[in-house]
Amino acid sequence: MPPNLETFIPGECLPDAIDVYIDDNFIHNICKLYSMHGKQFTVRQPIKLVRQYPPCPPGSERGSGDVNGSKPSVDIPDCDCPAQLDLRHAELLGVGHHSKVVLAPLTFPSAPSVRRAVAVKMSVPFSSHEMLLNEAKIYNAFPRNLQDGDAPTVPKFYGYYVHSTEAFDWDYGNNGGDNCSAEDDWKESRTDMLNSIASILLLEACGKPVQTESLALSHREDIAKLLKRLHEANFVQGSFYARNILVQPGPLILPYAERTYTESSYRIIDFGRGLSLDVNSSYRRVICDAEEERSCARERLLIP
Ligand SMILES: Nc1ncnc2c1ncn2[C@@H]1O[C@H](COP(=O)(O)OP(=O)(O)OP(=O)(O)O)[C@@H](O)[C@H]1O
Repeated sequence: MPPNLETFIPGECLPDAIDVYIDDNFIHNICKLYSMHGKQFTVRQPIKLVRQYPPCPPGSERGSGDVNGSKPSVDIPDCDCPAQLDLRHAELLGVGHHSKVVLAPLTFPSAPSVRRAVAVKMSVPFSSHEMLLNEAKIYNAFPRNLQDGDAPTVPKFYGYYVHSTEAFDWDYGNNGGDNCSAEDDWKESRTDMLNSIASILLLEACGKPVQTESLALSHREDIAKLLKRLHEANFVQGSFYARNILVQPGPLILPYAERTYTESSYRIIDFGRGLSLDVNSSYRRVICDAEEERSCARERLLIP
Protein backbone atom coordinates (compact mmCIF):
# COMPACT_ATOMS: atom_id res chain seq x y z
CA MET A 1 0.00 0.00 0.00
CA PRO A 2 1.40 3.45 -0.83
CA PRO A 3 1.71 6.09 1.93
CA ASN A 4 -1.51 7.79 3.00
CA LEU A 5 -2.69 10.90 1.25
CA GLU A 6 -2.50 13.55 4.00
CA THR A 7 -2.54 16.76 2.01
CA PHE A 8 -5.48 19.11 1.91
CA ILE A 9 -6.76 19.37 -1.66
CA PRO A 10 -9.15 22.25 -2.42
CA GLY A 11 -12.49 21.07 -3.82
CA GLU A 12 -11.92 22.60 -7.23
CA CYS A 13 -8.69 20.60 -7.59
CA LEU A 14 -10.22 17.20 -6.91
CA PRO A 15 -10.69 14.93 -9.94
CA ASP A 16 -14.14 15.24 -11.53
CA ALA A 17 -14.27 11.50 -12.25
CA ILE A 18 -12.74 8.33 -10.87
CA ASP A 19 -12.23 4.99 -12.60
CA VAL A 20 -12.77 2.23 -10.04
CA TYR A 21 -11.13 -1.17 -10.49
CA ILE A 22 -12.49 -4.23 -8.68
CA ASP A 23 -11.84 -7.97 -8.85
CA ASP A 24 -12.83 -11.27 -7.21
CA ASN A 25 -10.72 -10.49 -4.15
CA PHE A 26 -12.76 -7.36 -3.51
CA ILE A 27 -16.07 -9.10 -4.20
CA HIS A 28 -15.35 -12.10 -1.98
CA ASN A 29 -13.11 -10.78 0.78
CA ILE A 30 -14.39 -7.25 1.21
CA CYS A 31 -18.01 -7.40 0.03
CA LYS A 32 -18.36 -10.96 1.41
CA LEU A 33 -20.49 -12.08 -1.51
CA TYR A 34 -19.94 -15.82 -1.87
CA SER A 35 -23.31 -17.04 -2.98
CA MET A 36 -22.91 -16.81 -6.71
CA HIS A 37 -24.24 -20.26 -7.61
CA GLY A 38 -21.56 -20.84 -10.17
CA LYS A 39 -21.91 -17.47 -11.78
CA GLN A 40 -19.15 -14.94 -12.00
CA PHE A 41 -19.01 -11.23 -12.28
CA THR A 42 -17.23 -10.14 -15.35
CA VAL A 43 -16.84 -6.46 -14.86
CA ARG A 44 -16.22 -4.22 -17.80
CA GLN A 45 -13.39 -2.26 -16.33
CA PRO A 46 -13.23 0.33 -15.13
CA ILE A 47 -16.41 1.51 -13.41
CA LYS A 48 -16.72 5.25 -13.80
CA LEU A 49 -17.86 7.39 -10.88
CA VAL A 50 -18.33 11.13 -11.08
CA ARG A 51 -17.92 13.74 -8.37
CA GLN A 52 -21.10 14.92 -6.68
CA TYR A 53 -19.47 16.74 -3.73
CA PRO A 54 -17.81 19.17 -3.85
CA PRO A 55 -19.98 19.98 -6.87
CA CYS A 56 -18.16 20.69 -10.11
CA PRO A 57 -19.13 24.25 -11.09
CA PRO A 58 -19.86 24.33 -14.82
CA GLY A 59 -16.97 25.77 -16.79
CA SER A 60 -14.94 26.34 -13.64
CA GLU A 61 -11.21 26.97 -13.78
CA ARG A 62 -9.28 24.15 -12.16
CA GLY A 63 -6.32 25.00 -10.03
CA SER A 64 -3.36 22.93 -9.01
CA GLY A 65 -2.64 21.58 -5.58
CA ASP A 66 -0.05 19.89 -3.44
CA VAL A 67 -0.91 16.20 -3.22
CA ASN A 68 2.56 15.03 -2.30
CA GLY A 69 2.46 16.30 1.25
CA SER A 70 5.45 18.46 0.49
CA LYS A 71 6.14 21.41 -1.73
CA PRO A 72 6.39 22.04 -4.62
CA SER A 73 2.88 21.15 -5.60
CA VAL A 74 2.00 18.49 -8.15
CA ASP A 75 -0.39 19.17 -10.98
CA ILE A 76 -3.86 17.79 -10.36
CA PRO A 77 -5.45 16.13 -13.39
CA ASP A 78 -7.65 18.16 -15.65
CA CYS A 79 -11.34 17.42 -16.13
CA ASP A 80 -10.70 14.92 -18.94
CA CYS A 81 -8.38 12.75 -16.86
CA PRO A 82 -10.06 10.57 -14.27
CA ALA A 83 -8.17 9.43 -11.18
CA GLN A 84 -7.93 5.67 -10.59
CA LEU A 85 -9.15 3.97 -7.44
CA ASP A 86 -7.80 0.45 -7.13
CA LEU A 87 -10.14 -1.63 -4.98
CA ARG A 88 -8.32 -4.79 -6.17
CA HIS A 89 -5.74 -3.93 -3.52
CA ALA A 90 -8.18 -2.77 -0.85
CA GLU A 91 -7.57 -3.54 2.83
CA LEU A 92 -10.45 -3.46 5.29
CA LEU A 93 -10.16 -0.58 7.78
CA GLY A 94 -13.42 -1.06 9.63
CA VAL A 95 -17.06 -2.07 9.50
CA GLY A 96 -19.82 0.08 11.00
CA HIS A 97 -23.55 -0.46 11.31
CA HIS A 98 -24.05 1.37 8.01
CA SER A 99 -20.86 1.00 6.06
CA LYS A 100 -17.62 -0.70 5.18
CA VAL A 101 -14.45 1.35 5.04
CA VAL A 102 -11.37 0.22 3.13
CA LEU A 103 -7.91 1.58 2.46
CA ALA A 104 -7.12 1.65 -1.26
CA PRO A 105 -4.62 3.31 -3.61
CA LEU A 106 -5.82 6.39 -5.49
CA THR A 107 -3.74 7.50 -8.46
CA PHE A 108 -3.84 11.05 -9.78
CA PRO A 109 -2.80 11.03 -13.43
CA SER A 110 -0.67 14.13 -13.10
CA ALA A 111 2.81 14.27 -14.52
CA PRO A 112 4.41 12.45 -12.80
CA SER A 113 1.42 10.51 -11.49
CA VAL A 114 0.85 10.50 -7.72
CA ARG A 115 -0.33 7.33 -5.94
CA ARG A 116 -1.57 7.55 -2.35
CA ALA A 117 -3.79 5.48 -0.06
CA VAL A 118 -7.20 6.86 0.92
CA ALA A 119 -10.06 5.63 3.11
CA VAL A 120 -13.06 4.64 0.98
CA LYS A 121 -16.42 4.56 2.77
CA MET A 122 -19.21 2.56 1.08
CA SER A 123 -22.80 2.24 2.30
CA VAL A 124 -23.46 -1.35 3.30
CA PRO A 125 -26.36 -2.11 3.43
CA PHE A 126 -27.37 0.12 0.57
CA SER A 127 -30.49 1.25 2.49
CA SER A 128 -28.15 3.47 4.51
CA HIS A 129 -26.94 5.41 1.48
CA GLU A 130 -28.92 8.47 2.61
CA MET A 131 -26.62 8.61 5.65
CA LEU A 132 -23.58 8.51 3.40
CA LEU A 133 -25.04 11.34 1.35
CA ASN A 134 -25.68 13.37 4.51
CA GLU A 135 -22.10 12.69 5.58
CA ALA A 136 -20.83 13.87 2.20
CA LYS A 137 -22.76 17.12 2.55
CA ILE A 138 -21.35 17.68 6.04
CA TYR A 139 -17.76 17.03 4.87
CA ASN A 140 -18.37 19.38 1.99
CA ALA A 141 -19.46 22.07 4.48
CA PHE A 142 -16.42 21.68 6.77
CA PRO A 143 -14.12 24.68 6.59
CA ARG A 144 -10.50 23.96 5.76
CA ASN A 145 -9.32 24.74 9.30
CA LEU A 146 -11.22 21.72 10.70
CA GLN A 147 -9.48 19.35 8.25
CA ASP A 148 -6.02 20.87 8.05
CA GLY A 149 -3.34 22.47 10.24
CA ASP A 150 -1.37 21.18 13.23
CA ALA A 151 -4.33 19.66 15.09
CA PRO A 152 -7.08 18.86 12.57
CA THR A 153 -10.47 17.86 13.97
CA VAL A 154 -11.83 15.66 11.15
CA PRO A 155 -10.27 13.71 8.25
CA LYS A 156 -9.56 15.56 5.03
CA PHE A 157 -12.31 15.18 2.47
CA TYR A 158 -11.37 13.91 -0.99
CA GLY A 159 -14.84 13.94 -2.50
CA TYR A 160 -18.08 12.01 -2.78
CA TYR A 161 -18.39 10.10 -6.05
CA VAL A 162 -21.46 8.43 -7.55
CA HIS A 163 -21.96 6.15 -10.53
CA SER A 164 -22.51 7.60 -13.93
CA THR A 165 -24.83 5.69 -16.26
CA GLU A 166 -22.03 3.49 -17.57
CA ALA A 167 -21.48 2.09 -14.07
CA PHE A 168 -24.17 -0.47 -14.73
CA ASP A 169 -22.92 -1.55 -18.12
CA TRP A 170 -21.65 -4.93 -16.96
CA ASP A 171 -21.20 -8.40 -18.33
CA TYR A 172 -22.88 -10.77 -15.94
CA GLY A 173 -20.79 -13.83 -16.66
CA ASN A 174 -21.74 -17.40 -17.47
CA ASN A 175 -25.24 -18.58 -16.77
CA GLY A 176 -24.61 -21.28 -14.19
CA GLY A 177 -27.86 -21.04 -12.19
CA ASP A 178 -30.32 -23.90 -12.58
CA ASN A 179 -33.34 -22.76 -10.62
CA CYS A 180 -35.30 -19.60 -9.87
CA SER A 181 -34.24 -19.24 -6.27
CA ALA A 182 -30.55 -19.50 -7.17
CA GLU A 183 -31.15 -17.00 -9.92
CA ASP A 184 -32.83 -14.60 -7.47
CA ASP A 185 -30.03 -15.03 -4.94
CA TRP A 186 -27.47 -14.28 -7.55
CA LYS A 187 -29.31 -11.19 -8.76
CA GLU A 188 -29.55 -9.98 -5.16
CA SER A 189 -25.82 -10.49 -4.62
CA ARG A 190 -25.11 -8.69 -7.84
CA THR A 191 -27.32 -5.77 -6.80
CA ASP A 192 -25.63 -5.58 -3.37
CA MET A 193 -22.30 -5.53 -5.08
CA LEU A 194 -23.27 -2.80 -7.53
CA ASN A 195 -24.91 -0.70 -4.86
CA SER A 196 -21.99 -0.84 -2.47
CA ILE A 197 -19.77 0.92 -4.95
CA ALA A 198 -22.46 3.10 -6.54
CA SER A 199 -21.55 5.93 -4.16
CA ILE A 200 -18.34 6.30 -2.22
CA LEU A 201 -16.87 8.83 0.16
CA LEU A 202 -13.11 9.39 -0.05
CA LEU A 203 -11.39 10.49 3.14
CA GLU A 204 -7.99 10.77 4.71
CA ALA A 205 -7.16 7.53 6.55
CA CYS A 206 -6.59 8.60 10.16
CA GLY A 207 -5.73 5.53 12.24
CA LYS A 208 -7.86 3.23 14.37
CA PRO A 209 -10.63 3.69 16.96
CA VAL A 210 -9.46 4.72 20.46
CA GLN A 211 -9.56 2.36 23.44
CA THR A 212 -11.07 4.63 26.07
CA GLU A 213 -9.98 2.52 29.08
CA SER A 214 -6.31 3.15 28.34
CA LEU A 215 -6.60 6.87 27.51
CA ALA A 216 -4.49 9.20 29.67
CA LEU A 217 -6.25 12.31 31.00
CA SER A 218 -4.20 14.60 28.74
CA HIS A 219 -5.39 12.61 25.70
CA ARG A 220 -9.00 12.80 26.87
CA GLU A 221 -8.51 16.56 27.08
CA ASP A 222 -7.18 16.60 23.50
CA ILE A 223 -10.36 14.87 22.34
CA ALA A 224 -12.52 17.28 24.36
CA LYS A 225 -10.79 20.17 22.53
CA LEU A 226 -11.62 18.60 19.16
CA LEU A 227 -15.28 18.30 20.10
CA LYS A 228 -15.29 21.93 21.30
CA ARG A 229 -13.80 23.11 17.98
CA LEU A 230 -16.39 21.14 16.05
CA HIS A 231 -19.24 22.69 18.05
CA GLU A 232 -17.77 26.19 17.83
CA ALA A 233 -17.86 25.80 14.05
CA ASN A 234 -21.59 24.90 14.38
CA PHE A 235 -21.33 21.20 13.57
CA VAL A 236 -22.66 18.28 15.63
CA GLN A 237 -21.26 14.77 15.11
CA GLY A 238 -24.49 13.02 16.06
CA SER A 239 -23.23 9.66 17.44
CA PHE A 240 -20.32 10.40 19.73
CA TYR A 241 -18.93 6.97 20.68
CA ALA A 242 -15.34 5.78 21.08
CA ARG A 243 -15.57 3.93 17.73
CA ASN A 244 -15.98 7.33 16.08
CA ILE A 245 -12.73 8.78 17.42
CA LEU A 246 -9.60 7.67 15.59
CA VAL A 247 -6.05 7.76 16.88
CA GLN A 248 -2.76 7.67 15.00
CA PRO A 249 0.84 8.46 15.92
CA GLY A 250 1.72 12.17 15.98
CA PRO A 251 2.53 14.93 15.76
CA LEU A 252 1.39 15.17 12.15
CA ILE A 253 3.95 17.85 11.28
CA LEU A 254 6.70 15.19 11.57
CA PRO A 255 7.47 12.66 8.81
CA TYR A 256 5.54 9.43 9.40
CA ALA A 257 8.56 7.43 10.65
CA GLU A 258 9.21 9.96 13.45
CA ARG A 259 5.67 10.04 14.86
CA THR A 260 4.75 8.24 18.10
CA TYR A 261 1.64 7.41 20.13
CA THR A 262 3.04 9.52 22.99
CA GLU A 263 1.97 12.51 20.93
CA SER A 264 -1.09 10.86 19.44
CA SER A 265 -3.24 12.66 16.93
CA TYR A 266 -7.02 12.26 17.21
CA ARG A 267 -9.81 12.77 14.71
CA ILE A 268 -13.61 12.69 14.97
CA ILE A 269 -15.26 10.63 12.20
CA ASP A 270 -18.67 9.40 11.02
CA PHE A 271 -21.03 12.25 10.21
CA GLY A 272 -23.87 10.11 8.85
CA ARG A 273 -26.07 11.59 11.60
CA GLY A 274 -24.19 14.88 11.60
CA LEU A 275 -25.79 18.31 11.76
CA SER A 276 -24.64 21.56 10.26
CA LEU A 277 -26.25 24.96 9.85
CA ASP A 278 -25.47 24.99 6.13
CA VAL A 279 -26.76 21.49 5.44
CA ASN A 280 -29.67 20.30 7.52
CA SER A 281 -30.20 22.21 10.73
CA SER A 282 -31.24 25.38 12.51
CA TYR A 283 -28.98 27.34 14.84
CA ARG A 284 -31.19 26.49 17.81
CA ARG A 285 -31.00 22.73 17.11
CA VAL A 286 -27.24 22.79 16.63
CA ILE A 287 -26.77 24.57 19.96
CA CYS A 288 -29.12 22.21 21.75
CA ASP A 289 -27.69 19.00 20.23
CA ALA A 290 -24.12 20.17 20.79
CA GLU A 291 -24.88 20.64 24.48
CA GLU A 292 -26.32 17.12 24.64
CA GLU A 293 -23.32 15.73 22.75
CA ARG A 294 -20.89 17.24 25.29
CA SER A 295 -22.83 15.60 28.06
CA CYS A 296 -22.71 12.21 26.24
CA ALA A 297 -18.97 12.67 25.74
CA ARG A 298 -18.46 13.22 29.48
CA GLU A 299 -20.47 10.14 30.30
CA ARG A 300 -19.33 7.72 27.58
CA LEU A 301 -15.72 8.71 27.16
CA LEU A 302 -15.03 10.33 30.52
CA ILE A 303 -13.76 13.39 28.73
CA PRO A 304 -13.77 16.64 30.70
N1 LIG B 1 -11.07 8.00 7.83
C1 LIG B 1 -10.88 6.79 8.36
N2 LIG B 1 -9.63 6.33 8.58
C2 LIG B 1 -9.42 5.09 9.12
N3 LIG B 1 -10.42 4.26 9.47
C3 LIG B 1 -11.69 4.67 9.29
C4 LIG B 1 -11.99 5.95 8.72
N4 LIG B 1 -13.32 6.08 8.66
C5 LIG B 1 -13.83 4.95 9.17
N5 LIG B 1 -12.85 4.10 9.56
C6 LIG B 1 -13.04 2.75 10.18
O1 LIG B 1 -14.28 2.19 9.77
C7 LIG B 1 -15.14 2.02 10.89
C8 LIG B 1 -16.57 2.32 10.46
O2 LIG B 1 -16.63 3.66 10.01
P1 LIG B 1 -17.87 4.60 10.39
O3 LIG B 1 -17.96 4.76 11.88
O4 LIG B 1 -17.71 5.88 9.63
O5 LIG B 1 -19.06 3.72 9.83
P2 LIG B 1 -20.64 3.75 10.16
O6 LIG B 1 -21.25 2.57 9.50
O7 LIG B 1 -21.19 5.08 9.78
O8 LIG B 1 -20.59 3.58 11.73
P3 LIG B 1 -21.75 3.49 12.84
O9 LIG B 1 -21.79 2.05 13.22
O10 LIG B 1 -21.21 4.36 13.97
O11 LIG B 1 -23.02 4.02 12.23
C9 LIG B 1 -14.59 2.95 11.98
O12 LIG B 1 -14.91 2.55 13.28
C10 LIG B 1 -13.10 2.87 11.69
O13 LIG B 1 -12.56 1.69 12.24
